Amino acid sequence: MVHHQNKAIREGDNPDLTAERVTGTFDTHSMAAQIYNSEAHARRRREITEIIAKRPELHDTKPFPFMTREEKILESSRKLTLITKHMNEIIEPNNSNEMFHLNNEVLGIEGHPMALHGIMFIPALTAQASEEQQKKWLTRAINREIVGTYAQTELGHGTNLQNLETTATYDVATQEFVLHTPTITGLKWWPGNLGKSSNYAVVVALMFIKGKNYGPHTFMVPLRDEKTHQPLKGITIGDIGPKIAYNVTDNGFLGFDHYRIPRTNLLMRHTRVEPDGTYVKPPHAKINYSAMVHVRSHMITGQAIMLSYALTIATRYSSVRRQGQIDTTQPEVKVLEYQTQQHRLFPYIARAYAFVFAGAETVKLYERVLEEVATGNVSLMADLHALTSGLKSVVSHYTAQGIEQARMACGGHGYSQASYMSEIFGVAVGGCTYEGENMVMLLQLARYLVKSASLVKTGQSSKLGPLVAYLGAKSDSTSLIDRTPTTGFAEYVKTFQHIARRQTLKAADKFFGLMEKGEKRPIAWNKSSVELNRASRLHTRLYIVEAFVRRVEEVADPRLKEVLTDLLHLHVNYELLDMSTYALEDGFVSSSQLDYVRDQLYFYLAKIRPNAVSLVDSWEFSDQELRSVLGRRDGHVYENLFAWAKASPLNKTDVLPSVDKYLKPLMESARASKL
Ligand SMILES: CCCCCCCCCCCCCCCCC/C=C/C(=O)SCCNC(=O)CCNC(=O)[C@H](O)C(C)(C)COP(=O)(O)OP(=O)(O)OC[C@H]1O[C@@H](n2cnc3c(N)ncnc32)[C@H](O)[C@@H]1OP(=O)(O)O
Ligand SMILES: Cc1cc2nc3c(=O)[nH]c(=O)nc-3n(C[C@H](O)[C@H](O)[C@H](O)COP(=O)(O)OP(=O)(O)OC[C@H]3O[C@@H](n4cnc5c(N)ncnc54)[C@H](O)[C@@H]3O)c2cc1C
Repeated sequence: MVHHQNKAIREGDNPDLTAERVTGTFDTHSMAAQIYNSEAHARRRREITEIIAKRPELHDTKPFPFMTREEKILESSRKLTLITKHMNEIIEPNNSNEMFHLNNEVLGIEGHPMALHGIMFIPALTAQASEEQQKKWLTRAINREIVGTYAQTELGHGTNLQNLETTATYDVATQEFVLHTPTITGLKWWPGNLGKSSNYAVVVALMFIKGKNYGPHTFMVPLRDEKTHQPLKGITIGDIGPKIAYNVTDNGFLGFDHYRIPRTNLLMRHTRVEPDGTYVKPPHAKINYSAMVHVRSHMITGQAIMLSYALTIATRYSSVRRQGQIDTTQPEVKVLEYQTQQHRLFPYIARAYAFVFAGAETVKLYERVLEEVATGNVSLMADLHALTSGLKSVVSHYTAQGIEQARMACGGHGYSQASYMSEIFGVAVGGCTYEGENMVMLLQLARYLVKSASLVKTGQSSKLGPLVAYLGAKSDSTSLIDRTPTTGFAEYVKTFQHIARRQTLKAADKFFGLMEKGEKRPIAWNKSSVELNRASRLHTRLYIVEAFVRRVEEVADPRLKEVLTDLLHLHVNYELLDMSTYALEDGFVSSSQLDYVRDQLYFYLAKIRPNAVSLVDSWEFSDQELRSVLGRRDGHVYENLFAWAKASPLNKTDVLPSVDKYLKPLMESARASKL
């Protein structure tokens, strides 16, 4: 038995796909260790996949696209119950990375009845509930004695939290908060698993004490009877209906009618209300936004995974799909041979790697800030908020674009739900909206950048934090890309820094200039906001490049280093071309330098070509996790597409009731009228 670098090779696979794997120059298990940030985790992922493969009760009973929403929810609940019961036989207790993988394999990406329980409810209680409150609720939540969600967004307001309409008014006499929804637009709207599954929620409401509005605060609120699951008196609750995707998650609505909860249900780790109504303010005004920051920090990795699902499907399929000739004397080629196909897919493969490396850094910073905040040190909260606001926006935007490119790269079959592309796209694109609409979050980062620009303009660059220190540096007069014998990544980084710095300072100038001309601050802000958001995007893309460079520098294995270096070359050249307007407009990069960049791009497309399949295989998604006929590991696409179509519910009978009822009579009457 030959040992190949690509560990996905099996006997009996489609030879076109095997041929791709044989050309791989690096060990895909070692690359998986880079992607999943440790050899141990990559190995555990494989072990978990194997365990699941041997347990048919954890497999889908039929393809998701053939199920109704109700069937999917039932099936998901069945499997959720099983994995909850047998969790300790499959994953390490309380290991959230392993849990995430288990969920993706068994439950899939369309959601499940406890999705928000793990991703927001428990994190909100962990970060915001006092020790005493945690003893009361957190243990029960972890044991799944209760199921919870995070209910913040309303029908009328999602972005502007200060204008939420749900109120929590403190009643000193009874030491209770009275939750109330005054209007239809004040109904909570969107919270995942609120509609039908959760019996508790962390609810965000404007807190009023003795007539004073203290702004949004978080409360632990029972919603349903723990025994009967019936809504409690004073609660109106239900599902908001089908969405573009994520339909196994019951996003819900919720209204309160003068609904009373004890004072001690205000989450009181950082904020307190004493029995007499005295308010004790937190060490940072936005400390109770932590559940959002938790998701924003983790979703970078989540988005990279979605993008890689789509790229795995498209790259494997492009290796077995033959269409047309390049040399007319030769047989039809794999569509992956076309430069246009490579240009469609490979830069996104590079972006997916860049995103997962940036995501790992973000989670590290998040964990550090979480620890520090627990001890009362809130100094890094602003940096983390700025970083995650930019990353969540940029990464989700390019992820959606990349998935759509991958879908189109699969031609007609990409449009079939057999590819699973539409669900992957629908789930991923939700990330552009949830946890803060992308434009809004870019503007949050812009606030941070404008403050930093102001430090630069007032000669205080030494006060800049490490993420923005480059704003205080001076650019060379022109980029040295292709002008020095060893054009390394440093020249590219300097060029991206120049572009981000120039745009940031320019946008800040516009904003300050408008104010100097007499515009009020919010008006000046609005009139500068497109330019400000451009700065936020460029700053974030610079960060992503730097995270990629940092990772490649750390890699010791020469084979991995070589292919990751190729990917990084592709990434920096593609990114620079994509933002070339900014580079050209002040002459920092010339058009002849851009020709060099373009040549480099084409060179690296060709260099990556033999490793393309290995680069997507390295994500080690099982067929169960991918749920795509086109993306199958074995490459046997056509026979399985035919089997999939035959299994379609419409093919259960040769003649549908609709034909009997309508089409047959219609044709019969048409024939009769001709007689
Ligand atoms: C390999 C292993 C894999 C591991 C695991 C991978 C996991 C993958 C996870 C996948 C995840 C999938 C999850 C799917 C579930 C989706 C669930 C969705 C849930 C939701 O959507 S919940 C609702 C979210 N809602 C929002 O995000 C609302 C957006 N709006 C806001 O956040 C705020 O309104 C605001 C930030 C825009 C403005 O707030 P506010 O009005 O209070 O602000 P002010 O104008 O008063 O003040 C602005 C200043 O405040 C600072 N600020 C704001 N937020 C923060 C913060 N969080 N931290 C620190 N500072 C903050 C600003 O910076 C401003 O400061 P300045 O100094 O004044 O400039
Ligand atoms: C799949 C999914 C899951 C969700 N899960 C949850 C959940 O579990 N819990 C929960 O509480 N919520 C949840 N949400 C709600 C989500 O957080 C909000 O929809 C999101 O924060 C955007 O708010 P919005 O809908 O009010 O958009 P809006 O703010 O109304 O946005 C509409 C447009 O206005 C623009 N805009 C708004 N304000 C500004 C501004 N200040 N400056 C410039 N432009 C602006 C936006 O950029 C956008 O183009 C979920 C949403 C989705 C799609």
